[in-house]
Amino acid sequence: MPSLGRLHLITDTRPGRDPLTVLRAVLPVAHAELVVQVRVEDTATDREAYDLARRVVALCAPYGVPCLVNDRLHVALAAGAAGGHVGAADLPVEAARRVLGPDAVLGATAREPVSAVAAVEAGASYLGVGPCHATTTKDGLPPAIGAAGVRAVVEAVNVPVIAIGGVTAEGVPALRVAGAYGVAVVGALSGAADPARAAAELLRGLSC
Ligand SMILES: Cc1ncc(COP(=O)(O)OP(=O)(O)O)c(N)n1
Ligand SMILES: Cc1ncsc1CCOP(=O)(O)O
Ligand SMILES: [Mg+2]
Repeated sequence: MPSLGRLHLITDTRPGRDPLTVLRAVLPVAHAELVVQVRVEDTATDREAYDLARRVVALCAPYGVPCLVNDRLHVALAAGAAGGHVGAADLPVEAARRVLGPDAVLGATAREPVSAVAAVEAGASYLGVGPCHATTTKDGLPPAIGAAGVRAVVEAVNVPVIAIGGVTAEGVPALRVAGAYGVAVVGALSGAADPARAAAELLRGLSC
């Protein structure tokens, strides 16, 4: 697998958000370290997910930025994405790996060392670990694990750990100190008045 980018932009398709405008602003600034994950609301149709994924793949291609698709691996394959991301309610990691094939990027969610090790043994190429901090972006999440929780997972596995959940530019250095390889964000880019500037600030923290 080629080296993974450290800044994962997760699309925000909630009402009033404009994921493609955010992506267009971030790509020129962050392309060397960027991964884009297409994540749609559970209520979105597969057609809507596919249409968004196709547009994201097309925008990312000139920059060589990989596009992953959350949950819906058939959409990832159909849209020509580089891979996908699965969590506890999605296909098991081992099944996801069979669907995507050996060369795809496959992320798995973990919040503690035991499930993290199991996900890597099942074929995950990176782990999304969190929620690190409180977030309003997703309902029903378990308590935040903080930088210490991220560190516990980092020490248990040998794949990149991507910290997620309430990540801000100010919070990135502590996550890097804890051993996080990178971060995944929704609100820090989607909710920013100037997404390009917000991306540059996140990247500054990631370069430490
Ligand atoms: C990088 C990254 N980490 C974690 C998640 C969360 O995935 P999951 O637990 O399956 O929850 P949903 O995103 O599907 O609601 C992620 N998407 N990306
Ligand atoms: C999908 C998901 N899984 C754990 S936290 C989260 C949402 C992250 O969004 P934000 O970066 O806005 O806190
Ligand atoms: Mg999921």
